[in-house]
Amino acid sequence: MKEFEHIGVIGGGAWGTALAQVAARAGRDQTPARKVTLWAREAEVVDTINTRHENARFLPGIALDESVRATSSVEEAASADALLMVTPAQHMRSVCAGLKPLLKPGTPVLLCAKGVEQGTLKLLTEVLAEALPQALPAVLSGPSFAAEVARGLPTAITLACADEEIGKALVHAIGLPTFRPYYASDLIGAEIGGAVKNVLAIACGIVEGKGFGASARAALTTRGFAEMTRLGLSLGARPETLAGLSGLGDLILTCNSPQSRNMSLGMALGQGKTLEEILGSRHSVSEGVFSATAVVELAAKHGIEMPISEAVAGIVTGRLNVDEAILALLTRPFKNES
Ligand SMILES: NC(=O)c1ccc[n+]([C@@H]2O[C@H](COP(=O)([O-])OP(=O)(O)OC[C@H]3O[C@@H](n4cnc5c(N)ncnc54)[C@H](O)[C@@H]3O)[C@@H](O)[C@H]2O)c1
Ligand SMILES: O=P(O)(O)OC[C@H](O)CO
Repeated sequence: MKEFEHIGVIGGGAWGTALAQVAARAGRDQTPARKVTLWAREAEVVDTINTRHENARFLPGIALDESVRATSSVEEAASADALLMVTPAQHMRSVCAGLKPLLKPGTPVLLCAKGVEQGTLKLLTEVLAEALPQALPAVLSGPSFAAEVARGLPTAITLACADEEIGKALVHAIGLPTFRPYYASDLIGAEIGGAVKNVLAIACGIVEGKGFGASARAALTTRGFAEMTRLGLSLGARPETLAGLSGLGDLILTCNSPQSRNMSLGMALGQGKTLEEILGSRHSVSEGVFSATAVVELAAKHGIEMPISEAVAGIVTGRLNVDEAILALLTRPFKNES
């Protein structure tokens, strides 16, 4: 099986840092020792990782393995024999464009961000194919909070790649007893789950912030899963991927824990804060805010109804206030469950 001697991670936020930690630990017993290079935009992030073995800005308080080395040189990270792309979805195209002259043809590129590109309504595999055509695409997605993964708490996730041999080699390259990637060949299914669950988690947070109770949250999660499934199937995803870790699994996690940035943002909206206040008080990304409209427009293009996602898109664009959006959902006509 192919071994990866040098893994590059593009994006030094919480998730890129946690994945660099996983890649370093998983390659510890490899000979020669695996190199892991984490590219971060912020000089301060590169500095604290290399000097204090901590990402003080995006993952504070978590000790990183000394073998995780950060760099400001994208050339250095791009010379790896596999890349993990962990920049926010709306910046994926521009970051890929910067890598285009640097990446060796056929290099596996594992997309680890979750979202749909605004304007083009493209999934990140489509963005990658256009912006970095020499990459061999794969998707890593599932229920996984960066802080828990970086601490070594047990996690399972979907790793999708159309090339089964490379996909399984990637599973072995980053897999650990406490980080278990499950191989799948369905890239679209794996990426749709993560993109849609972020939007739905904002809705679940609003329900929580409003104090609507556990029954309302369960109803919203289940009807949200129906939306995710309708959109996924219309785009060619497989039902078992949508019902797996990257779909239902991630939806369950993100709709049930205020550790989720998307859910906590929804909670604050439900408690009466404005979106501007909430976004102004954090420097981490809440992808659902940026993908909501794109998800809804993509669904409309395919004739798919997604009322919960539409309500979230209405709120984050300022078209609806929270109470109007809730009323619109609660007064929809009664209908068959499926
Ligand atoms: N944090 C998690 O637990 C987690 C888990 C799974 C997936 N993800 C996904 O990973 C992706 C990255 O999230 P994160 O949590 O690592 O981010 P973060 O919120 O911790 O950090 C923000 C990141 O955005 C980058 N950034 C800001 N402006 C940029 C620009 N103009 N160009 C390029 N990069 C820019 C920053 O450098 C930083 O890396 C998201 O799509 C997220 O949904 C996150
Ligand atoms: O904090 P969130 O809402 O971005 O969620 C993080 C991960 O996507 C959970 O799987």
